[in-house]
Amino acid sequence: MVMQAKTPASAKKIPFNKENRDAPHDKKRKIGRDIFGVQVMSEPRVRVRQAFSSVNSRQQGTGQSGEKDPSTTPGNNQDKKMCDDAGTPVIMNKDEIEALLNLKMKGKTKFDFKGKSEQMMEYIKRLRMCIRGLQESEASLILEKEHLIKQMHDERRDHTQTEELLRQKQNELENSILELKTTIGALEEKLKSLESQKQTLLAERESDAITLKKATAEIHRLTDESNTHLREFENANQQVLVLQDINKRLQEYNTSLQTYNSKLQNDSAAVAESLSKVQKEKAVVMETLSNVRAHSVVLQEQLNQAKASLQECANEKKIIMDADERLKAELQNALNNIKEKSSRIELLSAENAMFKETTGKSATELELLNRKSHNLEGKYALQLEELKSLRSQLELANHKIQITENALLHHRSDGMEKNMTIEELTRRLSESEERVREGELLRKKLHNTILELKGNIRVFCRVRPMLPDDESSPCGGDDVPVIQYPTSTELLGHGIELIQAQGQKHTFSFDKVFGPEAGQEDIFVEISQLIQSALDGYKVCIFAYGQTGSGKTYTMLGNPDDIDQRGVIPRSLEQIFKASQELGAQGWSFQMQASMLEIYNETIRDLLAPTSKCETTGKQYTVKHDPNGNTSVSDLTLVEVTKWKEVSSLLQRASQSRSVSKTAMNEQSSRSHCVFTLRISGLNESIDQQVNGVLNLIDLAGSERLSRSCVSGDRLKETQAINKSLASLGDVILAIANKEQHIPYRNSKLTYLLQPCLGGDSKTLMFVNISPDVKSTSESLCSLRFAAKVNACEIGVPRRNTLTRG
Ligand SMILES: Nc1ncnc2c1ncn2[C@@H]1O[C@H](COP(=O)(O)OP(=O)(O)OP(=O)(O)O)[C@@H](O)[C@H]1O
Repeated sequence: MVMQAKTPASAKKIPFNKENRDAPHDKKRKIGRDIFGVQVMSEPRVRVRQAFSSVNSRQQGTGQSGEKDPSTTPGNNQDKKMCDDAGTPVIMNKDEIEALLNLKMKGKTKFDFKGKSEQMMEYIKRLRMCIRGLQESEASLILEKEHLIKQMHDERRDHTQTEELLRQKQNELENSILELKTTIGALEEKLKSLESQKQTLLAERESDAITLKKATAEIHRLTDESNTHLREFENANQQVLVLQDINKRLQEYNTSLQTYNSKLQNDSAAVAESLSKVQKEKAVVMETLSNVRAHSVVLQEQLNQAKASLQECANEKKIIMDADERLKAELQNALNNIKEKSSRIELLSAENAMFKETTGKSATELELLNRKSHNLEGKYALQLEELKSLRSQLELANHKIQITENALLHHRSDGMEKNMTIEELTRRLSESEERVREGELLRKKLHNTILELKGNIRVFCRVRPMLPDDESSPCGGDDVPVIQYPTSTELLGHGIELIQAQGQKHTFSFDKVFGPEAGQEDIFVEISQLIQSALDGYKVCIFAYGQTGSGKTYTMLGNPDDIDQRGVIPRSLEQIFKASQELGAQGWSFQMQASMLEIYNETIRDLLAPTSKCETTGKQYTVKHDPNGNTSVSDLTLVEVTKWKEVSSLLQRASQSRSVSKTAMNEQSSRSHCVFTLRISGLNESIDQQVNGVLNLIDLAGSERLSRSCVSGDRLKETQAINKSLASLGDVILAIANKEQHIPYRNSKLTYLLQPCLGGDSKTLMFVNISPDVKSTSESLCSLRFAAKVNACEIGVPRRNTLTRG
């Protein structure tokens, strides 16, 4: 450590000399002092100085006089002080420390050991103080250094944060400046356009002012001109007056000339008379002729003079006449001129008036333009105000944006957390939904199994939509529908209520009830499992029962060509073909045979026979049941099918052969029971297993009251046959439901054919089709009652027909 003993003044300044440059510690200490205050740094320095100065002064005192200087003795007050008189810290330099270290102890005498040892003790004390001071100084310096490092770190951190903040602020400011610039640019553009508008208006105003000026000048000119013309007119008038006066005088002169002329002519006559008198007297007075001749010559001369004078007068008269003429012409001209000028004046006056009007208009326009310009100026000032307020709003908005952005940042982090929660919840929800779906499937399967175990015939009820000819409510209104669907939990989707005209309500419950809104797909979803089991080797029978026109054919067949309206038969076959192909991957190969028959008037007809009418072929088809519960119909056409297209053409062929006719209740009424059968035999050689399933899809003929069907003849016979077979079906169902010993299957072809389905080991499903038509209420009630009985029938547990070969 370098220490310098300086005067208080120089110690305070610490000049930047070489020594100082070489003393980084001192520099650091100075910084430390600036940061922590003088108290921290000054104390150890003072102590060092104290140690040094005390020893130094002792040395000086001893060295110089050899006597103890009272002012430098250890016990002296000044010596005890921690700083010098000025209180300024003294910095000890290397030389001073050297001097302190090189200090020699001198006694009063050579043998003044006591004195020397006292000095030594004092010296040691001072050295110790010096060392302690140095140690303390070092410790404080270390502390200071640590503080500084810590502070430097803090400062750096603060600096980085401040820098970051500044950068953000700068970015935000740049953005807001950009936005402001854009806004200002837009506003300046607006301002420019306003200014250009203003300029245009000002230019227009100027040009209008110029036009006005020109118009005013023109008015002035015209006014001057008109004044001149007026003056000219007045002059002309005066001239006319003068000319009239001249004319008058000339006329007077002319009259006097004429008087003179007549007087001269009178005189000439008198002269001629006197001449004759003279000539007469000539003779008399011949002698006096020479005298008279001379007198005569004089007279002749007088006459000549008179004649000349007369001629002159005549010439003068002519001149005057000419002048008169000329004056007259001039007068006329003047008059014309005056007329012309008056008309011109009138014209000018009119023009003037017009100009006045025009200029008046221009002035109005100018006034308007002025007002417009004032308005625009006002608007401009307003817009400037608006701009100002917009700017302040912008600032406010920026401030708000700032706040919002801060809030947004918070919200974003919040939002991210919430998103994560939402994602988690969505995932859980989809899992739950999946579980619900699986549960629903399982529930369906279990339900089917329970039903299978119970061995009941399952019944689905389907109510078709209203058709144009249907009536919706008993009283013809639409407030109380005939069919209602209970919404209680146990009956929802299973119950149906039929309201009779008297208001009597009949409630039924089935395995499923489909309302008019249910489409073909909704129906099929519910039976697809059942169809599937035909491939597993079960006998499956689905038949549709209901009054005519209630939708049996629509349910069973629908419109095979329309993807949405395809019924149970097309959909089932498609599913079977598809599933059989899929099972092919597991080693299964299937053979399928389709057959279609109808029972018409208690006669079986092969709908796929090359010639469909049995009457023409004369074939008698008989139904046979083997001990295994398999049914066959003799001579029935069996067609191998492998795909839906083949079945589709078979269905078309069959539909052409089917007994269909128009009744009062249905345009296309099926007059027979139609049975489509698909025999399925599957073989899996890899597991040596064989399955034989049967799928019977039956569209029964519609039950109908003879009174309502309004048929006769053959149609009546058909209806009776249909009703008889359906009654037999009812009897069979009743017997099964009552668990009677004898079941009358043989009472009709239909019941006999359906025997394995009704009383055997097949999976049987009946659709009871209902019409919502109020006119069909009683038929619907019958159908529903019948269906309820069917639902109660226990037909035994379905059995899978499988064989394990070998
Ligand atoms: N669910 C339904 N949706 C739309 N229309 C239907 C529905 N059910 C039946 N229909 C229509 O009602 C009319 C009668 O239906 P359908 O021919 O199927 O009755 P049916 O019970 O077979 O009559 P029948 O016993 O006389 O043959 C048809 O025009 C059919 O298109």
